[in-house]
Order: sequence, then C-alpha cells, then structure tokens
Amino acid sequence: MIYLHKQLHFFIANNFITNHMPQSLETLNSRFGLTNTLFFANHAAGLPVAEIQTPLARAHVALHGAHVLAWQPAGQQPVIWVSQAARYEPGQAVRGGVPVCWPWFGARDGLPAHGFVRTRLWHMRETSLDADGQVRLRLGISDDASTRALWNHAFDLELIVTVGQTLTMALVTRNTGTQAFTLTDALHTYFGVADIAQTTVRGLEGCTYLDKVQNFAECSQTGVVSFSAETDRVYVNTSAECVIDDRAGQRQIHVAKQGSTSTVVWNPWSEREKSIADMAAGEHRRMLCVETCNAGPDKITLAAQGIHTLTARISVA
Ligand SMILES: O=P(O)(O)OC[C@H]1O[C@@H](O)[C@H](O)[C@@H](O)[C@@H]1O
Repeated sequence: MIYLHKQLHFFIANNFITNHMPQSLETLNSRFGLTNTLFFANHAAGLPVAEIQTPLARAHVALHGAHVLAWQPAGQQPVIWVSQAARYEPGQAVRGGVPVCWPWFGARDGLPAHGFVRTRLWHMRETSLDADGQVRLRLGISDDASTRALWNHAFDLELIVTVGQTLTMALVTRNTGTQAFTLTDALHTYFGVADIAQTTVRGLEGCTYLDKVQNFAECSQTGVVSFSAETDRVYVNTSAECVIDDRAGQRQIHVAKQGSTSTVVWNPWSEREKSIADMAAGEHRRMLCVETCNAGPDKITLAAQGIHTLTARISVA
C-alpha cells in the first residue's frame, strides 16, 4: 500500500514537472537540440526560443505562447512579420508572428483578449528531423489552477510546427475532462507584405463576413479583398485556401487550412495603429493578418475526451 502510494506520488509529481515547471536552456538543448539544425537561445527577457536553420528554411519558435516568430523558406524573403516595437515579456502577447488564440478568439469581458495561452510559457515535448529535411517541433500546455480560474475546464493543447519549404502549424485540442466544452481558436498569422495598398487576398469571394469596423455588420465579399482603410473582418463558414497577392513584393503567399471554418483578415491602418503601443509608426503598410480560425458563430464543441485539430499550411510561390 505504502509502495503504491509512493509510486502514485512519484507519477503525479513527475507529470506535474513535465507539464508545468519551466524548462531551462540547458535541459532544452540537451533533450531537444538537433545538431547543426536546432538550438535554444534566450531572447529578450530570458524567454527561450528554438532557432532552426536547415537547407530548406530558417525559423524561430518561442516557448512563450508557442509563438512562431519567424519563417523564411530558402530563396525567399521572410514570410512572417513581427513589429519592431514588439515586447517579449512574460504575460504579454508578441505583436506579430503567429499568436495562438485559444480557447476563445477576440475580446471577452474581464478576461484576456484572444484567450490565455499566447501569454504563457509552453513546454517543448519533442523535436525531430524528418527524412525529407523538415524539422518538427511539438509544444504543449495543459490546465492548472491558474487556467481553471479563467476557464474551468481540463485540457491538453499541442502545437505541432513543421518547418520546411512549407510551414505547417497544427493546433491540437484535447478535452481531458469529463464534461463537453465549447471553444473558438485561431492561428493569428501576421504576414509581411511589401506594400499593403498593392496587396489583395483571393479565396473569400462571395463569402459572408462580420465587419468589426461596422459593429459586426453582416456583409458579403465581392471580388478579392483589397486594402485602403482599417479592415477587421471575420469571414464565416469558409474552409477555402486564401492567396495573398503581394504584388509589390512579387510573391504570392498561400494559406491552406483544415479544421477551420472561419478566416479573419485584419489590418489596423494608420489611425488604429496609433493606439497600438507595440506597433511602430507606419508599420501597417508592411503587414497583413490572414488568420486560420474557428471564430464568431463558428464554434467547436468537444465532448469529454474529444480531439480537434486546426491546421494552417503556408507556402510561397
Ligand atoms: O491586439 P490583439 O489583442 O493582439 O488583437 C489584434 C487584432 O486581432 C484580430 O484578430 C482582431 O480581429 C482585431 O479586432 C484585433 O484588434
């Protein structure tokens, strides 16, 4: 009996350490580093970042928020945009990269906007180099007393990032509790563009969207999306691939998705940009968010022990 009790105690303590204690740089490098391919370094404020360099691509992934901060396929300009005014601090969301919005997308009275996992430290669970030269990282986070105070559910969440000529991000939600829960989520990807005024987004023609700039008015998209003012739209009931036509940058960025029925398109433009402390003046000209989501009315309900995967696959042509 005492032996069993000790075993159980050991299991619980070990599991808690695996899932909840911060991982030191030394541990990260010895357990998850990949020779000449992936190592961990502390960026500002001591937040560990996986730095990946292969013949196929370069990428940075922070443990803070499981935040993809950079991805640049070989022979291309950087694809992912991060503000020069971004803050890298515990409890803060990074302006740019790919914030993971979960278990809710958008604002919630008295609660953090876009959920609580983008401002927390995740755990590295696995890294590997595939036979085809792609690097795969698996990061995870699960519920604890502080998450249950914000959202009273048991969960396990993983982000699986595959870095190669294509960037694939799969956000896997597991309901580890005994009750169903409902969530909205997003891979809130910030793309770099050479000139927003010459950029369009194809793939949403004919879709219904909720226009946040017009107090969520329901509108219908005519033709491609173009940009000449603040744009903040939740396109609903769409699983379509989007293509960002960055004409001035002479490239097209493809955003394909699975497990997602909404797409958010956001650019704050010049006036709203002024109210965003972690964006530098004029930066709206060089960025665009095309977000792979389940948002607004497109909610996911997961039964006890259920799993849902939201995937975004990004490539450049
Ligand atoms: O400033 P945050 O919380 O990162 O959000 C940025 C933007 O994120 C977008 O997804 C929302 O549609 C916008 O309304 C919001 O302003």
